Amino acid sequence: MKTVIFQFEVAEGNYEKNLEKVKRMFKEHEPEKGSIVVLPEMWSSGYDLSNIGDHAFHDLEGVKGEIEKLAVDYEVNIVAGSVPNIKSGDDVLNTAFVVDSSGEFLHEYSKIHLVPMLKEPEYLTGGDASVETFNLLGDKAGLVICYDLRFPELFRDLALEDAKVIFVVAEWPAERTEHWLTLLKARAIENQCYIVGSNTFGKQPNGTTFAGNSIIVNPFGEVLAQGAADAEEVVEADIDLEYIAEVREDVPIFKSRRRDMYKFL
Ligand SMILES: NC(=O)CCC(=O)C(=O)O
Repeated sequence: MKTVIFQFEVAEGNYEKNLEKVKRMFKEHEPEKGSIVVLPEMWSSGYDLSNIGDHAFHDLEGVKGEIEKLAVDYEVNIVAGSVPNIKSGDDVLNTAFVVDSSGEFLHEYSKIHLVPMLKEPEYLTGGDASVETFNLLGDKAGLVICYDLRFPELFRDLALEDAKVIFVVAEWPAERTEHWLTLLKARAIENQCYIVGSNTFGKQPNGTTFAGNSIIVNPFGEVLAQGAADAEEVVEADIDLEYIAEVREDVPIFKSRRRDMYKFL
């Protein structure tokens, strides 16, 4: 399973430019057929929150078709990061979605934990559907968004539902880079699954600088590939799902769990 993260700088409030960038990266890097290409959080508009209603799609209309076309043209699966999205009324959600290489829509998830440090709760509405696994290339996978990384319960739920790979799409600020790297590795080690963290980089007009450092971590916590803090890059690695069983046999945490002893699980 080849996994390919497109790490790029998001142009705030400029969907056309961001879409062109994604298309250019496909053209220049032509990912291997059958691979999984991963985009970052809010890649279509960035955190232009005061105008977020103008940037929002209606039930992903428009952007879904663009991503499906890329998936079919390049014969790849796409974890399409997230975009602002309106489901009903004026509420804007932060919605991530996935399509496969035949252009079939596989999954969507709207961020349930809104991040106060970036003022998301003032402008966005949290999703109200819990995380669910989805089938990707014959195995189960999970998808969460940025701040969700700080909630290990989500990852445990997904791992207990047999997610072999969990994608974390993000716009994670540089001032908390150590949290990003440490938590991604911890989530991989404690759930003994692959974690794929896709992030943006660059300074936004509001002064926030994003951390880059997109990363692919294996179930033993080892880094298979990592991007730079401040460069456009393709970060890629082969993922061997059979290695998960090996790690779980050596360190059998799922067999050692004492559910009867935990108050909140
Ligand atoms: N976009 C985000 O959710 C950023 C999360 C963040 O800044 C943090 O958890 O720290």
